[in-house]
Amino acid sequence: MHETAPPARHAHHTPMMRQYLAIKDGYPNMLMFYRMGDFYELFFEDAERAADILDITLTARGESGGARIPMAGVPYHSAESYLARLIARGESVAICEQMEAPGATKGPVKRQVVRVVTPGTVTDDALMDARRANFIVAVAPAKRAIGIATLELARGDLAVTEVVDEAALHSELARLAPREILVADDSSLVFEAGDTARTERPAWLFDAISARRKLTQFFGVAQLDGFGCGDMPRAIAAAGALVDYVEATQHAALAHIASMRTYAITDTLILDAATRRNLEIERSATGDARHSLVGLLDRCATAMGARALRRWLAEPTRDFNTLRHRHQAIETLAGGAYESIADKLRSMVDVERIATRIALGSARPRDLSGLAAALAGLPGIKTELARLDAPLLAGIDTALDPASDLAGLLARAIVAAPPVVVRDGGVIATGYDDTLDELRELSANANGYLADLEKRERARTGVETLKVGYNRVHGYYIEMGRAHSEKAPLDYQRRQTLKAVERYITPELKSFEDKVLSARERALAREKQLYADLVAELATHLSRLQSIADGLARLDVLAGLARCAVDYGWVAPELTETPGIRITGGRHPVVERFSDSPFVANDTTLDDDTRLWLITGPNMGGKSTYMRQTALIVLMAHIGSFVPAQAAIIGPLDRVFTRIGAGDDLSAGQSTFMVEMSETAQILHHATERSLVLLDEIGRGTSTYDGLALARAVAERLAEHNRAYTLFATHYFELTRLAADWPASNNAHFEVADYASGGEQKLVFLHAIRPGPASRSFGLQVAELAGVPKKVVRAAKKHLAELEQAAPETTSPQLGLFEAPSPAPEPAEPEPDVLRERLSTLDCDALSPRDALSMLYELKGLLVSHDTDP
Ligand SMILES: Nc1ncnc2c1ncn2[C@@H]1O[C@H](COP(=O)(O)OP(=O)(O)OP(=O)(O)O)[C@@H](O)[C@H]1O
Repeated sequence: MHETAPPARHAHHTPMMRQYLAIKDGYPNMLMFYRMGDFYELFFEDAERAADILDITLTARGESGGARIPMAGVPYHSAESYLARLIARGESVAICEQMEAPGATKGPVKRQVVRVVTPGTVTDDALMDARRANFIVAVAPAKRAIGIATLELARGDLAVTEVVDEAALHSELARLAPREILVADDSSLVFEAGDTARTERPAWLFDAISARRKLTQFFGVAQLDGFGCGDMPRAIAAAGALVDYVEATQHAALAHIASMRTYAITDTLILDAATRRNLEIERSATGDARHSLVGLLDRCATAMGARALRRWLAEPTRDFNTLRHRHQAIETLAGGAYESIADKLRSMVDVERIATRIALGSARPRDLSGLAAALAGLPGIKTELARLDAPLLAGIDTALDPASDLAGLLARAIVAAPPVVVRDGGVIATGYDDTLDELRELSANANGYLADLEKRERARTGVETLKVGYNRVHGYYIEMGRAHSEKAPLDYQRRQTLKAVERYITPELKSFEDKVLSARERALAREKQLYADLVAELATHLSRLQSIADGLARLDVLAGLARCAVDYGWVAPELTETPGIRITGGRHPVVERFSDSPFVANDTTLDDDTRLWLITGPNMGGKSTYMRQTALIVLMAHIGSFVPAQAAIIGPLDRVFTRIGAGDDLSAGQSTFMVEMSETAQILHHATERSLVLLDEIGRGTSTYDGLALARAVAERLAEHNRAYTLFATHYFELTRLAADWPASNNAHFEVADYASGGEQKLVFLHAIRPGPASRSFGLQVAELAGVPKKVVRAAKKHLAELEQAAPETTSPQLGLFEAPSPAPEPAEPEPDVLRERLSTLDCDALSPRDALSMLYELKGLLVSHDTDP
């Protein structure tokens, strides 16, 4: 909380502005919502930034300190939606409230920051995506190691690790996809731009010694060895800075963070940022989430399950035992139980986030009634589980503590359909607290009593116009016209004299007032107290609630995966210590699901005998799909899911690397080749003989000879040095000849059929992988399919024939095209407008980079023939 004493440098401002600036000084790097009546106002740069992001009007508020003050405001009642938009854009907001009624004191109303909302520390349902976890990460780099601490505040899960270099850091950050990253204010670390907020904190907070002190104090322990990170100073430094920051923003106890996990990145199958993107795990290349792996796998009935699924995908484990248990549980659930379990789960509230709000003291009445309903539903789920035979399901059954004591407590304490907030009462059920019931009774009966009193007093005084009334300042009174004042009995004491009436109080009315009149307020105060006590009582059972939430989430993921397995015909992968990947009839889960035509299943064998496949075939043949499906099957097996294949036998793997796709984006311009090469460098540095590497058309971003030379050298290095399991798709036919040089490499190609129909050549992509290299490239046919005008295709065919004639020995139709010395041009038929026509009909957007390159050569060829026209 911040003092409002203004520093001297604000002296020339108005008193209110001085107060604003003094408070704002404590929150220099974030926006401040400054409460003024029904609005939160923002001033100066804050106003400009918010106006820009929120598209609200930027006005000015008078002058202060000699200059106009930019101002923008959002209505108090709809502040949450504005907050949500700011948070989504990576902004943090300090919310400064009025702490007293206006006019209560001289000068500006007392104000205080009561809440700080930052992208990584929100716990409010309204500000979070229910199905996605919100992570905040702190990074503490040093020479030998980089410490990483991660917190999912809404779950209370704090984890730490150390990685060796920046590449590993970025890969870990890609996995976590945090909303906010904390670094020291002197840090030179640069993170990928995006919607992740970067928050800088004083460097001393990242000092390992003070961080250790902070953590031992926070957890109430003497040393950190019990958490497994006693000898990891950088991890400790990161965790200390993180805990400090979260305490500072939450203004609440963080009881739900009861422990800290230490993990090693070697426990998981690592997928770096590019690989996660290329495999379209969270969203497709076009940015849509439905056509992604998560979009397909998320059949969860609850948001808890949806988040757990994303966690599993973010942390694919290499522990085969854990995975086998999951496979077994899915097998069991797929027998049919997943349906009824999902039905039961569907009505469950987000116990995980409610547990956190209980810990933070911010649980709302409907959180508690929802929790009561969820707890009441647990026995039904446990009955289902008891019928199923799988160790993991039995473990979940144990985790689902029926908590009948808490269920009973909540059922007794909270009404079935409570209001949104406790402020106006009506939350605590009748029968829970005698005092509350009495007070409520009194206030409910007050009206009856007053009507009765009025009747009695009218009779006693004979004044028919006598009234019993109430006002806030003077309380209850008996009111009579002044003309009747002499009829007031002796026990009437004058309370207030107005123009036409006198108001009295009697001893009876006074005692009624004392006992009863404030009953409503007392009932309300009592209710608020009971509610706070109830939340505090629940907070003492936090770990039980967390365990229930965890059990429900895991069960939900497994039931969802079982549903996928049934609906899409997936099988349990076999995990084995024998190295290799052997997939029979593998399919791409997302392409299969969303494609209109039947998916052609293909096998993949990568083992000691064949570590590298050189894959050729026409554009559109299915190379990328095939490579991605292999990686997706591997990934799915490592989260414990069934996989889209007839059978899949998977040995130990450490990482999946991909170099696919980014080069397809010509708009990325010059940097495309750099990106391609730096991703390739990463792979060459880190791939091991337990890694799966997918490389698509390495080298195509540069000149043909450079590209071919690089592609060959990369393939050689992977085969001989890294010895990684590699799928290498290429258009360089020259490379396929090299398979003979490396014993563990082999050729495969995608089949395509072409046939004549009605005088025209037709192409059919069979999408089936076959042994051996492709015999032809079909580039021209694909160009024709893509709508390149027939005239141009005809011209291209002519040039191709000429080139092939000039270099008959080449095995590569395409390379031959590029490499052959320009043949002496035959005098061509006069086609003066062919270039113009070609260019005007060219649909640039429909061309792949390779087609575009071919086209350039063709156009150049046309130019040559045009220039030599007689
Ligand atoms: N096994 C398959 N069964 C059915 N359809 C498939 C299969 N593989 C790919 N396809 C379809 O073919 C299209 C092209 O596949 P893909 O992008 O994998 O080809 P490619 O050989 O990598 O092409 P390019 O070299 O132009 O990148 C896909 O969008 C998909 O719709």
